[in-house]
Amino acid sequence: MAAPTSISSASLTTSFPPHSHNKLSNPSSSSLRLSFSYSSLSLQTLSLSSNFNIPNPRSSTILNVLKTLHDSQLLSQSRDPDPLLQSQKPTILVSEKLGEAGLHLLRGFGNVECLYNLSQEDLCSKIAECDALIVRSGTKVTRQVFEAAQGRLKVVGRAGVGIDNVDLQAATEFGCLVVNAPTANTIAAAEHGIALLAAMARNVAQADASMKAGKWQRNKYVGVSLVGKTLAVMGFGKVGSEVARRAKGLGMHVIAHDPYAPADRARALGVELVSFDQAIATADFVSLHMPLTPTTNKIFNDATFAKMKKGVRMINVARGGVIDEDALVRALDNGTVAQAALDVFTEEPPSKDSKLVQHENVTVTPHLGASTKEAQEGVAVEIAEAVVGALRGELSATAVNAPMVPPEVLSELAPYVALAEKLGRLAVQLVAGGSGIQSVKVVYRSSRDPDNLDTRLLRAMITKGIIEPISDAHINLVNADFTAKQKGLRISEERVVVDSSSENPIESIQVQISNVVSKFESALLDNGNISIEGKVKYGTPHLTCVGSFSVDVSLEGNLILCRQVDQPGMIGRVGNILGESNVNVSFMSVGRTVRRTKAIMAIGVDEEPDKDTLKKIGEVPAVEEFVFLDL
Ligand SMILES: NC(=O)c1ccc[n+]([C@@H]2O[C@H](COP(=O)([O-])OP(=O)(O)OC[C@H]3O[C@@H](n4cnc5c(N)ncnc54)[C@H](O)[C@@H]3O)[C@@H](O)[C@H]2O)c1
Ligand SMILES: O=C(O)[C@H](O)COP(=O)(O)O
Repeated sequence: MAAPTSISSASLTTSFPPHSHNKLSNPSSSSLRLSFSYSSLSLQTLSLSSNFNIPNPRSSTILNVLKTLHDSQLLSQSRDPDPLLQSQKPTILVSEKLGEAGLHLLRGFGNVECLYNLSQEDLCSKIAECDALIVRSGTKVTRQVFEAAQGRLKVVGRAGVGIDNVDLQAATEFGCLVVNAPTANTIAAAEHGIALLAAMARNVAQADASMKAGKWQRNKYVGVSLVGKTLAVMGFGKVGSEVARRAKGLGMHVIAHDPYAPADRARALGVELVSFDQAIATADFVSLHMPLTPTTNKIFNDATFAKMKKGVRMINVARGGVIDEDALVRALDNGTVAQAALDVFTEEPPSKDSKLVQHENVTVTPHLGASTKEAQEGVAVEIAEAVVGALRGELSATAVNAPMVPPEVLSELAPYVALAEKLGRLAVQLVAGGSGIQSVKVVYRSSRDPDNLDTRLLRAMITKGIIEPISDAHINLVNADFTAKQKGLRISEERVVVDSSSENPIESIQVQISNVVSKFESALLDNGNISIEGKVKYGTPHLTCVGSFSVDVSLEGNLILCRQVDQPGMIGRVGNILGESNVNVSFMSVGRTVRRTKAIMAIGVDEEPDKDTLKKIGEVPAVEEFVFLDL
């Protein structure tokens, strides 16, 4: 065994990175376009989209990846899928208007039902028949919706950016993937922000209404100029940056506040990143472009307005909830805020007698930021591709509640995904009933630098292997960490860097369970932990170590582990007992620590031996302990 040269560890207490970090800046290069037939769930085709140029020599690897992902049900929820369901096309419910190009794409894959303006009650009663749900900002996808889905709903697609109308925590708990379409409406939203900015500054809406009422009020509607004024962009993400770029073109001085934006991106656009207070204290115009989160909820309130420059003008094309609307009415009434232009509201639609909407210094539009023909077609295609991909079992580049695993990592780790799950399943079966599992350590031996080995996928599969045999939970990549945490299971990871010229990403994976009693004493290490170790050999998972005993058996079918006195004839005796019961032995391996003392026999069997057969094995005089394991 090579000495460890470096060790790092991660524990389950670290949650998935924030979704903004999961996304690649160029989504078109980040999703693996792989397909297998939904109807039979059997591997059928490898479709390469023009955007995703995967070279042919990798095809067989990719097919293996797919098969592994499919076998492992990495993103599906059912452990034992109903064959009847499988023979049907997936049902995709579209609950708000979606561009025709997206609908066309969806219809080519599943049964698409467009049911608009459903009440919560109607949505809840429909959802159990659906595999996917596509929404815009008008549908509230609450915990009740996930509960009502009874495990069938696999993916929620948000045809747009903001996911504040989807209960992400509930989605994750129910193992439902949430994907969004983060890029296709950016320009539309930025253009609408600029349109509102200019319209507000020149009283376009008010003057239009006045003329239509038969008036000609040139003095009343004198506006303010934009050139030379300071615009504070609050939230310097996709939309915010595009608004900044356009405002620069109008001759404005642009500053921005965003706690997570890199300064060099701002510098490249000639924008200075400043603190929240600095931004609001110096700006003539404040444009909001941050998401609605618990932190940004009503971030613009009485206290904030009090810090603003008197006569400031505000634009909101982000989310209504970031403004305390009553406070804004007060600020408009007392002149702190001279004007506001709003596309979004806390409640949509707002009440007809809303003081804010009716205020003469307020310009409003009914959440039109993303509503251009171009953006709607783009969003529809973006979300349809993401949803179809998710239903096919692909890992999406726009997943909001699951780790994004780049295709090359996925392809490389595919054989280890199967190994990881099997090791988890084996390890948990070695625990004596009644001993609660709380602490699992996974040791990856690899020649890779620890920073160059993404193990999230493997950890999820080990978690699946450990939890599923002892509970009714269905684990997938989305809910693995959550479910483990909920069950009080702490999984720590250790990476041991070994010297090796091998190109394999991982030499071996060891799973240790501590503070439990083992059904099979020989699986214990000196430190008292149950330990099993495996490797990928010739593309298939192998068990290579049980406790301190080396073995080498392919992990397929079922397994009998048997410790006996190391003496001649043992293989024959146990083999005979199995043969007499018509149980076929697929492979066998013997490992021992010291010659002629104790040995471990690992026997792969195609059929599960009945109780009598197992009893007979236990009665062989030299057999000291044995266990049957279901892989
Ligand atoms: N009106 C519309 O139709 C419309 C259309 C598109 C987007 N939107 C909304 O616009 C907003 C921005 O969309 P995007 O695509 O640019 O998203 P984005 O994720 O690219 O950008 C959001 C930015 O806000 C920043 N942020 C987070 N918390 C912040 C805080 N407390 N203070 C300042 N900045 C903060 C993030 O770091 C990020 O850079 C979202 O709320 C989205 O829902 C509305
Ligand atoms: O977050 C978004 O993408 C926008 O608010 C657009 O919402 P919509 O899809 O309801 O127009």
